[in-house]
Amino acid sequence: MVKQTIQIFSRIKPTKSKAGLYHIDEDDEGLPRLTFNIPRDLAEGFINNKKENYKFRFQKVFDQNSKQDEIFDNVAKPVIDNVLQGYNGTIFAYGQTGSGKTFTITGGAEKYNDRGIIPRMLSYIFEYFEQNSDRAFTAHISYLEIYNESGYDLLDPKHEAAKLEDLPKVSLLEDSDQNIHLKNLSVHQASNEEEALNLLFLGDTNRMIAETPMNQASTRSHCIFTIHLTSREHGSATLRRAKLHLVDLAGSERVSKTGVNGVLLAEAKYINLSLHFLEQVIISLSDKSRSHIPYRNSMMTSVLRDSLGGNCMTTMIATCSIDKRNMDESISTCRFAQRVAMIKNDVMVNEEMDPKLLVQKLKREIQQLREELAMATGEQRTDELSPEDLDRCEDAVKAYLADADPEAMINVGTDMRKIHTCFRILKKRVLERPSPSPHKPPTPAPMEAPEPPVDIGPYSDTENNRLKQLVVQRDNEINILVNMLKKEKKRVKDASLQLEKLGQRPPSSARGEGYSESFSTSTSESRVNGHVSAGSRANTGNSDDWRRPPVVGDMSVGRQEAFELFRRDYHENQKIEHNKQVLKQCYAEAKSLGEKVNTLRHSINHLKSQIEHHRMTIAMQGLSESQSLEPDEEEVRLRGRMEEEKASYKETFNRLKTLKTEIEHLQHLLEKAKVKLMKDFELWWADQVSLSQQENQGSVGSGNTGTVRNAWATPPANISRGRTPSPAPSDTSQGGLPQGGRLGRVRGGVAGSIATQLRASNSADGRINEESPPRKQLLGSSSSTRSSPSGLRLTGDPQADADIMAFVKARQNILQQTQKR
Ligand SMILES: Nc1ncnc2c1ncn2[C@@H]1O[C@H](COP(=O)(O)OP(=O)(O)OP(=O)(O)O)[C@@H](O)[C@H]1O
Repeated sequence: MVKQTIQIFSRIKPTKSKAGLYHIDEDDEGLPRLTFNIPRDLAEGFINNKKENYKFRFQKVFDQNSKQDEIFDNVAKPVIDNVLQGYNGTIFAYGQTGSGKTFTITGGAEKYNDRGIIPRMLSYIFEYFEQNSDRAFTAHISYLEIYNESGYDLLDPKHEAAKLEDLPKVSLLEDSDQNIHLKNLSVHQASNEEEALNLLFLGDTNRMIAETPMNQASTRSHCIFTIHLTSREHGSATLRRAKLHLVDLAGSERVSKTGVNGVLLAEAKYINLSLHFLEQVIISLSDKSRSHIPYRNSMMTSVLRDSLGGNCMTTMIATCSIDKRNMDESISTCRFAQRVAMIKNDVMVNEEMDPKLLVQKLKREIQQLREELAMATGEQRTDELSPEDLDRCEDAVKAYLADADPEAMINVGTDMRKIHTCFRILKKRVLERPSPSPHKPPTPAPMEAPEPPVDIGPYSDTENNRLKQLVVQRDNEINILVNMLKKEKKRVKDASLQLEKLGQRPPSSARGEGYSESFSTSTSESRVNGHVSAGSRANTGNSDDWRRPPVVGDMSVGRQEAFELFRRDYHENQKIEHNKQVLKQCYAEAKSLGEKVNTLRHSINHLKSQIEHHRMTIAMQGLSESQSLEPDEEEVRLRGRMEEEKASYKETFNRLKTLKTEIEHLQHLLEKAKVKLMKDFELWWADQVSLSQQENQGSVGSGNTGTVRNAWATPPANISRGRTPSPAPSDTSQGGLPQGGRLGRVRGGVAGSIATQLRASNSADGRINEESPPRKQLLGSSSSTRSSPSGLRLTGDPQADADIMAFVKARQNILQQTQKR
């Protein structure tokens, strides 16, 4: 067992703000040091004691310009190397919201080079497996999300559920050795890098899909990606097991700073509570006088029990934002890291015997013990009974059958061999009994008779056959009835579905439909090296469909048009287009590399046959014997060329392999962006529906088409970072944008362009221009409560009416846009 303190690193998030707020140097012992220089105005504020310099020691401090590969090489690689040797490992990122935890652990959503520790770790591990073929490795993956003290399985196929809370919860079980087990958390085998990356991607996508405005996933939940490794040297009975946790904690800022209330406050308290319990565990561990460590207080500390003070090599990355306003949080993060650095873990290689080999070993031991016992008792115990014992069994059965007492028992002790023998004797007796005449019903034997016949075969063969046929007949009847029942059930189910479709059709806004095509990348392009990757599969709509949000179907034309508009001005569209371009270039490069690989392969084969041919020619000339075994000049030349071609082949092939990973990564990024785009559109659309509902009700109630609401001013950028409930109608009663809420935070994009269009149809003072047909059409006539502006009749069902109104609005906007162009 080795004692090892938790390693701490710090990473500074790139920022545009002025330098001078911090610096990195070395302390007297030559250890890297991060110093925060607090400006006077801040020092006198919430940071106590008016101290101006805060110094923290780390294993290494990564400055703003540090790249992902540097972090991986310095922070993750040492841990992974140990995990591959059979030690447990944990890497966790801690820091305030937005300081770069997810970026460090999982990676950025834009570039391949921004891949974080997890995808790089997966590449590294599977490459290691390939290079170390002397051991047999297996890898299993699980992905847990902890939100409000409840665990959810991010790899659960049921994750198509739109809300995290709808999923089955993962619960904690503790065995008698105080080991924690997670019930309902699925573990998936990954045989290669691609499968592992697909699982990571699936978990991340599920996290995004299940994200609701109330649980903006990455910010308010903790995520633990775990890879479980086993390895065994070929022919060895010893198995090594190790697990590596990669933990992305929730934002660590204090509740007071989050400025939230209501549900969000309760949630923030949960997060703070679980981070508080984490802190408690860390304080207890760093205080040697404390014997009780409060792991059980929260799910996260229970799951990470081994990582903190147990059998695990643990590393922490403290992520810091060094803007002036985030200074206090960054200092708290570093303080927390200093405490963590005091924890010592006891680590050891997890080795155990392979269960199969263990059984063999135990069998051998039993045999040895038997032999020892035989020597000690002088009685050789075999599987066979001695003739005396067999006689004793015969007598015991006889006595049993003769005994009139219904409670009588056969007494042969606890030797299983004797018990089995008694059963055999009994069976023999039963089978030997003559069968009674078919016409005479059997007479039960009197209990008093000395040797009563055992009456279990009272029927003749003919009777038996008749009964057997009857049983077959009955079986057939049952089968027919079961089939009829099934058909009936299916009919009822179909009918109720039909009814549901007709009568309770859910509003179209509740279904994300129809726009997958506008995003998809060409399926032919997604074939690299003759292989279709997961990203492309998701686009081609096959067995992976369950992982996507509901798409495709009978989306109305208006909504589809609105979606097109939304997408065009979507704040991340530029990034998406850029990635598509990069992907295209990758495809082109992959194609030409694939061709080059093939050409080189042919050339190598050709050179090989040339060499062989050359040798044969020489042999046929009868010169080979007289010549030395050394290759001649021509062969040397051919071999030299072949070596060059081989080197080029290897290089091209490796590049193609890397490119394949890059392409898959980009496909994943695009797929994620697609999911996000669709989610954002859904939220935006739902907002439009509820706003038009409000407007509709407003116009119905007051008879006034009223003041202008900037109904379309919902910037996608804001939606993507969580929604604020719509402001009360009074917020907008002055005709301006509502203050503080989501609608108030217009940043251009779709919002800007659509809002402009809407304004164009209003009068300058913000009131509806009655002459403006579009607006009039949108809001409907004040006197009509049941018909839409363009004469469309409304249904009276608020949800359906809202859908209709949203459709009209979307259409209106498109028309206006087209007219403008
Ligand atoms: N080192 C970095 N280089 C470039 N961009 C970064 C870096 N660190 C963070 N970012 C960017 O900053 C934003 C916030 O980062 P990220 O989501 O990783 O923060 P976080 O700490 O995980 O926040 P949260 O607590 O909300 O999950 C992202 O857009 C991310 O791409």
